Amino acid sequence: MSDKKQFKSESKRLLDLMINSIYTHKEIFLRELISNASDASDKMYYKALKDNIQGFSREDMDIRIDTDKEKRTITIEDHGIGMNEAELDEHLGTIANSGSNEFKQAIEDGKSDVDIIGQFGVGFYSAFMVADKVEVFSKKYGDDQAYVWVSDTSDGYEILPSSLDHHGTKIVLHLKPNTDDENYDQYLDQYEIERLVKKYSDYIHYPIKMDMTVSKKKEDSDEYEDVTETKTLNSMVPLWKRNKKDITEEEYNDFYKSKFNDFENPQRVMHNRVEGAVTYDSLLFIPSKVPMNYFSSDYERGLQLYSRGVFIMDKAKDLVPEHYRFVRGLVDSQDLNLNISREMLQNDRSMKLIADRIEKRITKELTDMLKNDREGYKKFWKNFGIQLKFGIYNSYGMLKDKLQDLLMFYSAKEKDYITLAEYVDKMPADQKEIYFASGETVEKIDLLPQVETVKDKGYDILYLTQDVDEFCLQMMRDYKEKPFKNVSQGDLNIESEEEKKELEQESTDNKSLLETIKDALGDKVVDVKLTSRLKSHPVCLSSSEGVSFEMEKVLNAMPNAEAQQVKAGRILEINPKHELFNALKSVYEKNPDQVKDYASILFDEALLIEGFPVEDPVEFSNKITSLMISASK
Ligand SMILES: Nc1ncnc2c1ncn2[C@@H]1O[C@H](COP(=O)(O)OP(=O)(O)OP(=O)(O)O)[C@@H](O)[C@H]1O
Repeated sequence: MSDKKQFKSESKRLLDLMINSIYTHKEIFLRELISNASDASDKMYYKALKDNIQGFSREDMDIRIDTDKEKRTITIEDHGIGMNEAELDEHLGTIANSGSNEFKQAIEDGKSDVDIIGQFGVGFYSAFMVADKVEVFSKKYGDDQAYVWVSDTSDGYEILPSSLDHHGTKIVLHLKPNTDDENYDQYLDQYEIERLVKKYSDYIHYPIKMDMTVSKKKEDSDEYEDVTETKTLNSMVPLWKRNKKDITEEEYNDFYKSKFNDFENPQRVMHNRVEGAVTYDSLLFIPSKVPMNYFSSDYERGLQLYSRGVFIMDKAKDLVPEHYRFVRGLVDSQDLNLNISREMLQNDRSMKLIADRIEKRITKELTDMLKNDREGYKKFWKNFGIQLKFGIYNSYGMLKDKLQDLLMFYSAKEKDYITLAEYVDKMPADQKEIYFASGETVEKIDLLPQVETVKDKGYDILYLTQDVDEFCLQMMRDYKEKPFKNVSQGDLNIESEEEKKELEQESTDNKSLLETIKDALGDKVVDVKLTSRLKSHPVCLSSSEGVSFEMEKVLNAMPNAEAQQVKAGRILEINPKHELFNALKSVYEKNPDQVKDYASILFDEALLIEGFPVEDPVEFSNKITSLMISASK
């Protein structure tokens, strides 16, 4: 007898969770086990086709379910690829499914089982929600020896030599005793099993068979008798091969949730049959929330690929472009060769055609949503909009034409998200540029001194709050020939000729004051000047052309940025219409040296407003303190 082996620690925790589960949808265990049986059958069928092994048909590769009321067991048996001793150990002793860090993290964080089961799907281990002992008999295709994996607690499992008269796997679940809250016996009822198969596994393309006892009228008599018939419980038509008209929303939702381990219904479903230069069925989904691991390296983009209903591969990444990486789904095409490898996919002509159509299909869906379901689109945008912006940035603007009309930004005027087309449509005749301002949050941007004058002119401003935003706009340069303009950068050119002249005059009159301030600040600034950018605020910082303040912050926060810090050129701008300017002038007249302290305080103030730290907070507060003291004298 072999020694008892221990589960890996995360697996043990997951198992404990399953064993003590209060999850209300325990019935999903059957779906999970059937799905594994179907995957194993796919692998076998694919191998047979690829290696030209005769004698395999899907009809013969049935998945059988048996229940035994006396022993209180449910058996699920497949004719799939099977597992050898090492595979039983490896696959069932560790969390194979969704072995992502988030998954482990969720367990570590003590998330409730509802969260974990719902969000990740728990695969094989879900058997332990209904069973207190599980036996997995398996014989790998091509091997002579079968093995059984047995576990009855989360303590560990054993693997022993055993026998099975065919390749594949037979799983025997020994149901838990019934409790006041849970009647496990329900799963021994043939009609309940039939219902569950129809509900969750109808599209599985292998026959799921069960012996059912039915009452039949005896021949030549009015009496009835119980007879046992083997019944195929599922229709076997993959959902994506069925006519759209006959599929209910619930069916799509259930399919999506079980296939892609999601907890929520998809936001959008795209189901299409395409015929012509290339023929395929596609079933695509836009999730209604961001997957837990979406921003981690575990997340792989791609669609499942089938050829005539035969599963070829998961996550075929060439089928969806990176900017639509959030789309999940599958493609089934008769034009693809079963032997196609990942490397070949890239250059396959049919694949390219399919990928091209799929991209167009997704663009169409998003465009429709934007037009006809604004709230829905806003929700989508919150979840995945960043991807589209990255698409433009990463392609150096090459995707601009494709994606620009799907972009949304927060509008200062509308106090809501708007498209660029909507912005441009509402631009007053004299407005030449599309204004934007960047910051951490909409609220913080709204407080920036630089936005006041632009808003006062009646111009709208787009508030950019995501790191990628400015980089995306920089790549785009303009929209419909209207250039993007950062309100904190360069000259705004929104003043009238008269105002311009006035400003020039003021600047000339106060040349030496401005120079003194500039000298006092040294290399902290590239310039000090009077501005018409400000209204009620005394000072602000603007950046010279090139890198903006937000870009500086983003670039310097990147990994390994320390070695090469980026710095936007700082220009201290002073509002000549503000009381403070008069104060500066009179201090300068009385004591030019004191202006240096004023300069340093003003510069630090401007830094704080921009969201930068002041270089020497102690000096800053000392200077304010002495100023307050001298003001009281
Ligand atoms: N009936 C089976 N035949 C052959 N191998 C199986 C069978 N059931 C499970 N396995 C193996 O055990 C592994 C773990 O199964 P589990 O259901 O926990 O996760 P998964 O199926 O890989 O992931 P997911 O549930 O996310 O699809 C599978 O990947 C597969 O290799």
